[in-house]
Amino acid sequence: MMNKNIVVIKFGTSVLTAGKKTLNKPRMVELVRQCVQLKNAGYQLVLVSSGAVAAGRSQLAKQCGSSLKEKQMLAAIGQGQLIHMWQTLFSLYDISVAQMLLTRADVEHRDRYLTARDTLTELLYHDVVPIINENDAVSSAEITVGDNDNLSAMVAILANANKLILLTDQSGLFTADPRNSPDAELISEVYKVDDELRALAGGSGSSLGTGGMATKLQAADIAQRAGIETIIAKGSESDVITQVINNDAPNTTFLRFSAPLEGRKKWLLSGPKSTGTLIIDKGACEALINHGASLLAKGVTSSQGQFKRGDLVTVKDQNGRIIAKGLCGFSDSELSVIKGCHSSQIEAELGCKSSHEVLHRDDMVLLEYVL
Ligand SMILES: Nc1ncnc2c1ncn2[C@@H]1O[C@H](COP(=O)(O)OP(=O)(O)O)[C@@H](O)[C@H]1O
Ligand SMILES: N[C@@H](CCC(=O)OP(=O)(O)O)C(=O)O
Repeated sequence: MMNKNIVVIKFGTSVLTAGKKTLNKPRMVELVRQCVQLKNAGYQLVLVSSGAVAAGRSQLAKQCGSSLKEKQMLAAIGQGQLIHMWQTLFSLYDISVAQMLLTRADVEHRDRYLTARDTLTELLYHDVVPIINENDAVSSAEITVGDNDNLSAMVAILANANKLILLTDQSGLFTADPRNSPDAELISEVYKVDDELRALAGGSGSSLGTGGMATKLQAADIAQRAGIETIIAKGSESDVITQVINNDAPNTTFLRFSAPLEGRKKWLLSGPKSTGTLIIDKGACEALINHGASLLAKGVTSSQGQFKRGDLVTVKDQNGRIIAKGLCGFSDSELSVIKGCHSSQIEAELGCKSSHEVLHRDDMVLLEYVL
């Protein structure tokens, strides 16, 4: 099911600018050389490239600030230059590239998700290197992913990748932000992203990056759950891409702890936004986690938020721990009537035919594996 050779590599602004305010061409030349090396070794590459805002800023004669509106304008100016640079450099090796600009809406709706997936697959089949960025210019608050770390996890899922490499200006996740704590130590392996780890990850240390280590951990968490290994490494390290593949360079590796998820469940993990929350009792938690059961109305104690039938909801236990996400068979108002009911009572309570499960196991992805 999963292609062993598909690797998604994300280049953060910090890597592409080498700490300056504009794209660093020698750095991009070097990264392309390494990508070609990996491609020649039989890997299929999908690149997620930040850098449009930085490129736009360096092209604009008049100084401008960092409001959302200004950043969107800068991205619209810089994206052309960014893809032109990649195209020029890859063409030196006779390699074609393709630009794909995505927003959350493109992964949220199942049909758009499948279209994006088909396009990616087709590009890889034709030996073209897809280069992806968020479509910042049209990305309003409702549809933005907001950072390219989370976007790259979504892309890794879309591309059915085996590995996600996040290249940045640090060798990985440290016990504290190395910019402020020079004695911080590199964490080389992570089995599972938890609150303790999240507490170590700060925001971006520069004015150009978005999200810092916090969003890289979110990305690693999503990818890990989809069965994809994630590696954070330093983009300026010599031959970093090959070194990471051979596990030679210093890095943080987020180990794959689950078997690859089936396609629809992967989409649930990466795509739709949750619009409500269901709180479930202990028995239902056990049934979901230990027996892979569907969620029945009997185990639901309450719900929060507004949602329609078919919307994505988050399932939590009585202590607020997230257990699962899934497409809900009932609206919030229907659930307020049937919560705690036996499945056989649902039709009588609602006065119409309906599904028996609140969340069917095929429409649900578990997020907590041990009780
Ligand atoms: N615990 C941590 N370990 C490593 N880096 C951290 C940590 N917490 C915060 N950071 C910051 O995250 C930055 C990298 O993220 P970011 O600036 O968004 O880069 P990029 O543009 O590559 O995405 C680092 O430069 C560092 O200052
Ligand atoms: N889409 C933006 C980058 C957003 C982003 O997440 O940046 P970064 O944290 O540097 O990977 C751009 O092209 O400038």
